[in-house]
Amino acid sequence: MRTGLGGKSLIDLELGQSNKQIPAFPAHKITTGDIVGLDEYKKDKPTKKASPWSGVVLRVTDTRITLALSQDTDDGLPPEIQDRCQIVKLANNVTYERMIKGLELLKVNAANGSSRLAQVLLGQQKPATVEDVSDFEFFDTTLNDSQKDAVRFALGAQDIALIHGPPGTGKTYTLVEIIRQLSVKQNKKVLVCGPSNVSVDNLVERLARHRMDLVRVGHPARILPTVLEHSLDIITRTCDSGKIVADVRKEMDDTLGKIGKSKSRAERRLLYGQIKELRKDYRIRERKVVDEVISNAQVVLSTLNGCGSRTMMKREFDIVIIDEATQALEAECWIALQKGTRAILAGDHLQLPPTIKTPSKPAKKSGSNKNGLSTTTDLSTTLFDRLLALHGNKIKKMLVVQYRMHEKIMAFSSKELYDNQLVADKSVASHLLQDLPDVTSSENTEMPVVLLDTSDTGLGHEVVDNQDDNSNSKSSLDDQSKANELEVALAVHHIQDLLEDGLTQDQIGVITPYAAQVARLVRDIRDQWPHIEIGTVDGFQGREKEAILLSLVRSNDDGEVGFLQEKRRLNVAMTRAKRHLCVICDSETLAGNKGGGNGGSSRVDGGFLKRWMNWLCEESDLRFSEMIL
Ligand SMILES: Nc1ncnc2c1ncn2[C@@H]1O[C@H](COP(=O)(O)OP(=O)(O)OP(=O)(O)O)[C@@H](O)[C@H]1O
Repeated sequence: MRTGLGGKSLIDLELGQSNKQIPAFPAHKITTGDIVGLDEYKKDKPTKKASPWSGVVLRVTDTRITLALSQDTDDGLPPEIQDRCQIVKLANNVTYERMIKGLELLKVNAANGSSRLAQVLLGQQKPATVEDVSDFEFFDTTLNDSQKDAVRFALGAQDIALIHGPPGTGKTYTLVEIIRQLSVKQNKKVLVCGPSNVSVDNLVERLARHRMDLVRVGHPARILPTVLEHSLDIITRTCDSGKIVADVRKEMDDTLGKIGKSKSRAERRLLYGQIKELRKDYRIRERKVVDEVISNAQVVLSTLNGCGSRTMMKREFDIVIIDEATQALEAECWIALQKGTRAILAGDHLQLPPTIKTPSKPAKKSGSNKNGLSTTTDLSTTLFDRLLALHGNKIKKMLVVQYRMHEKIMAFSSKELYDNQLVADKSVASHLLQDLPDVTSSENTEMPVVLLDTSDTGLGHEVVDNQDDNSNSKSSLDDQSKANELEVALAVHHIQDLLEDGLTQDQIGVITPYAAQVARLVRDIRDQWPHIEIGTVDGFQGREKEAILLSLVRSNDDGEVGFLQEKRRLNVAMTRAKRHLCVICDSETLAGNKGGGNGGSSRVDGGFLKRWMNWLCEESDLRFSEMIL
């Protein structure tokens, strides 16, 4: 045991030594950031009773797991745990509890007269007219016109502004300029949030390049090592007033060391008493330093949930910015939004919303606002969606130049979902695989979109997989995951061709909507090409590769297409590739030409898939499977 972050006790756990070598752990699923219960070791009977000791996993190596204990250990851990223990991964309900608290606070505030921002977000007031703020200089002069327009709009919006960023259009790029303008030029205090640690760290990384006065709040175990130097934990330790705190901490460690060596019970008791006092002192001093650091920082960054932590309690900001807002639950957003008087949300409501494992029923009492727009929501309706329905496009600006895809790859998505407004920047509009260094010209590398069609076989190729499907993309429409061996074989063949043309493995990604298909692709690809990434469409949101192979799996005589009808999933799937998209599918099944399925469910747009299939047959390089294998 030693003292770590925030005066917490850190515990290093290892397996008992044999032959002076610490053995590696057997396979386990405990990872950094998990919450675990720490309990007395029981060989045969796992304890049913919840352990009073728990901690957050700080580090995991082959031979050691380090925990930051959540409880105080003034009297030390009981000897039965110190001697030998077991750890059990616990369900993490902190997120849930913070959302509930956030909503309760909203209720309390409403009773006392909600803030203007809350009223606008709840549809009780109209947003104020956007002020004209064209008289300023941009920090980043490389912003394109739609990005500049979005910056002006966000700076002028008095209540709420939505930045709609279709794939690859520089949403984060634009947010960085907005944050710099607000904090540096206008001297505003800005809270910047995202639904995940990665989304927040991405912004910390980009902002830090501009030497900004920022602090990242959050448990260090969950923060990317590359941005740790901006974390509250490190700043509080290295700033001047933090050095005194560090001295107290050292004293605590020394005392802990003495306890470890002491053989006398009485002495140990005395030392534990000293630790108790030191910890009290440490806490008071540390809280003061934390207050100082957060109050002085112009920009504070945290996950939405992190805004519900004790550190962030009662903090107030001029503006709250939420990146990837279309990936966040509305309840999460409220934790952050109640800390500011203006809000800027960025995201793309035409890509996938947050994963809801058990879809909720829409609220029973459906309502409509003064504008006659529906205000009925369920858990998967994001705040971004709801605000658009409530206040319309006047609170939104869309970014229209994308920096990822060849214009052919982008074309269908732009036409169908973004009113044909997306434009490919000239740096990417016509880029092909053959333009990459060391890649030769071939029928694949000179083609932006290829369709490998299995419909020529006239057979259904999908199989139901009864394996336990843990994929995020599991939905009620597809109770059992599906797989398709013919598509696996076609993918392997296509990869072989691309590699022969000179592509490197890390330039290629293989995605599919079904977890069972991921497993089969991994089975045939991973061993020979370990650096090719394989994953679900849902897991690839926000990512890109030079070449993407997309296996759509569904192939049956009933025309069943399951959750491929969800156009937001298809939109994500078709917009991951930069230079080459290879779609592998049974176009007959997917275009609804087989059986009666694929019709018009009210929840999803079956016509979208059909139109995409027709577009692919017309516009792509069409190849039939029997000609390939
Ligand atoms: N004005 C610009 N000039 C040149 N490159 C740009 C510009 N705006 C964005 N980019 C580039 O476009 C890419 C995407 O930018 P960014 O990551 O900010 O987009 P995003 O919308 O957040 O991405 P995603 O679609 O993954 O959510 C980056 O490589 C970025 O450097």
